This record gives sequence, C-alpha cells and structure tokens, in this order.
Amino acid sequence: MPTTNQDFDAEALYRALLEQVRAGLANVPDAAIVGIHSGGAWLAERLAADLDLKGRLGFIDVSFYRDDYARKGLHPDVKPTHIGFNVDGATIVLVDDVLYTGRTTRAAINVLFDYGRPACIKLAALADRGGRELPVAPDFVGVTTTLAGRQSLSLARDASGQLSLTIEEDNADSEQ
Ligand SMILES: O=P(O)(O)OC[C@H]1O[C@H](OP(=O)(O)OP(=O)(O)O)[C@H](O)[C@@H]1O
Ligand SMILES: O=c1cc[nH]c(=O)[nH]1
Repeated sequence: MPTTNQDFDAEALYRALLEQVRAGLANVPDAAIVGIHSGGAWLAERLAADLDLKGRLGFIDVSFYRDDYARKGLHPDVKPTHIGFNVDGATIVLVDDVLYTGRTTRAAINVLFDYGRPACIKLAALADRGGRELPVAPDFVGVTTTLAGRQSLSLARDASGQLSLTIEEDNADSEQ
C-alpha cells in the first residue's frame, strides 16, 4: 500500500501531545494513562514514562467491545487488557493513535467502566482525522486533519521506538 508524500512528523506530534497532557494533568490527583492497543498503547507507554506515571499505566484491547464484533468476529491478534491501578476516582487519560468515527473510543470507555468509576476520562489522540459518527471529541490532540474516505492514517514504531505516521491510499477500486 503506497504512502503519499504528505506524511506527518509523528515525533513532533508526540511532543505536542505530551505538553498538552502535561498541562492538562497539572495538579490533578490520581492521574493515570491508558492506551488502546496497538498504537495508543505505544503512545501511552511513552506518556507514562515522560510524565512519571509508569505505576499508573494501563492497556485496553477493545476487540470484545467493538460494535461490529458480532458481524466481523474477533480480530486474530487480540492483546491483553491490563489495568493495574484503582480506576475508582481516577482521572484517566485514554490514549489512541488515530481518532476517526469514535467507535473505538466508545468501546474503550465501556471497558474502563467494567473496572470501576473514574472521576474523569480525558481523550488524547495523536491525530484526529474527522469523520465522527459518535459524539466524541479529543481533549488533547497532536494534529487535526481531513482525509478522503479512501485514505487512512497508519502509525508505526521502529525497533528504536521511533514513531512514524503515514497516509495510506486504498487503491482497491482503481486496480482493475
Ligand atoms: O475512531 P475509530 O473509527 O474507531 O478509529 C480509530 C481506531 O482505528 C484504529 O484501530 P484499528 O481498529 O484499525 O486497529 P489497529 O489499532 O490494530 O490498527 C486506530 O488505532 C484507532 O484505535
Ligand atoms: O485513518 C484511520 C482511521 C481509523 N483508524 C486508523 O488507524 N486510521
């Protein structure tokens, strides 16, 4: 799948996101970071390290909570959900790489409420590409952009932990 030359500087977006989250959590008691597998988990790991919240870090796989679960079945690569802190009363920054329809966010919030009653959930996304189908909005965002329906944003992480965010073109309809 080819990428365009309009790709983003994911490391710069991460730094912008980090400073927003840092400011948003200033003087907040019981703060915690939870990432949505896979890209959101990579970002959450880095945020927790940079914000000294490694003991308050969790991960969510939304596979069982997706609204298309019954139709599509289970993704073969289900990862563990792990929330090792007390969710009751916590201010949780929920982290995803790309925000699109908002359906993944909805599913992740459902997961969190299975673990307790947070004081507050805030949403952080590296990229918001618009196209919302649910009333969901980020509190912290690296970049807001508009993509065509045939395009998608893809976050990758190399062996050194370096992030890259690329625009991919779905050429399925033109390849005939
Ligand atoms: O707002 P939404 O429309 O729900 O889209 C956002 C989600 O889509 C991607 O995950 P995807 O389901 O493609 O799985 P992946 O993380 O394995 O790429 C992305 O990582 C977000 O979690
Ligand atoms: O472009 C998109 C849309 C949803 N999820 C992604 O990871 N990329």
